Amino acid sequence: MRDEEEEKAVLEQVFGCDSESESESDCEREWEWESIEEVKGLWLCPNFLSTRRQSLILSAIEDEKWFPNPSINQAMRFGLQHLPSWALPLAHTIRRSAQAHQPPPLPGHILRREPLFDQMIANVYEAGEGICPHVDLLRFHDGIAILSLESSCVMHFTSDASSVPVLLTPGSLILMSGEARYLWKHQINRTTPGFQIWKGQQLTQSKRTSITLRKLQFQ
Ligand SMILES: O=C(O)CCC(=O)C(=O)O
Ligand SMILES: [Fe+2]
Repeated sequence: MRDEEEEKAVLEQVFGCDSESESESDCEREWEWESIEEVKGLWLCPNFLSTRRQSLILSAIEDEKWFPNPSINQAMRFGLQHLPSWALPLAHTIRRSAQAHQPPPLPGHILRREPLFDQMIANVYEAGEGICPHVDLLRFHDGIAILSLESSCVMHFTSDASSVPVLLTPGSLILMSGEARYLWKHQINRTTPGFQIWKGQQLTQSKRTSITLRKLQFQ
């Protein structure tokens, strides 16, 4: 089978996406990639996953009981063989979507690497919870993807005196490489007033789940 056919077969198997209605199809989706101009190397795709595929991932996480009680809010998987079944089709979709866009939202050498990702973190945030400003550890390669599920939030990218807000809606994906990955910090502040405002409107906070995909340096 050609790569593309093989990928479609995998997607159909995992997500049953052959019989989707046209507008919601994940197999042939019109992805809208936006470059965040102020932060070089940062791209946002607000309509990356259909609501159906978002639900499938959330149900799979629930079925596998990754978060059995409120004190557990993070699940990590290292190595291709330990990733959940939906992570590979998700990574394939990221690659295909990025390759289909000009200019590509990740540099060519990253988009061509195998595997694209072999490490995953799922984070669950209740209302008011976020993540402190940080640069992801250097043990991970360049080229990081974050998928947002459930509640929307504003993520801020900060560097010296600059702070750039990015709205992460459910089903959106961001890709970070180069300066965005190494020079800018990213954070989600859902406690300090003023941080969760988008276009003058205060965002309603509820539970949010995110999936971060990265590639280990030494594997
Ligand atoms: O939850 C998010 O959107 C961000 C997660 C993150 O920055 C990380 O896992 O390093
Ligand atoms: Fe991070």
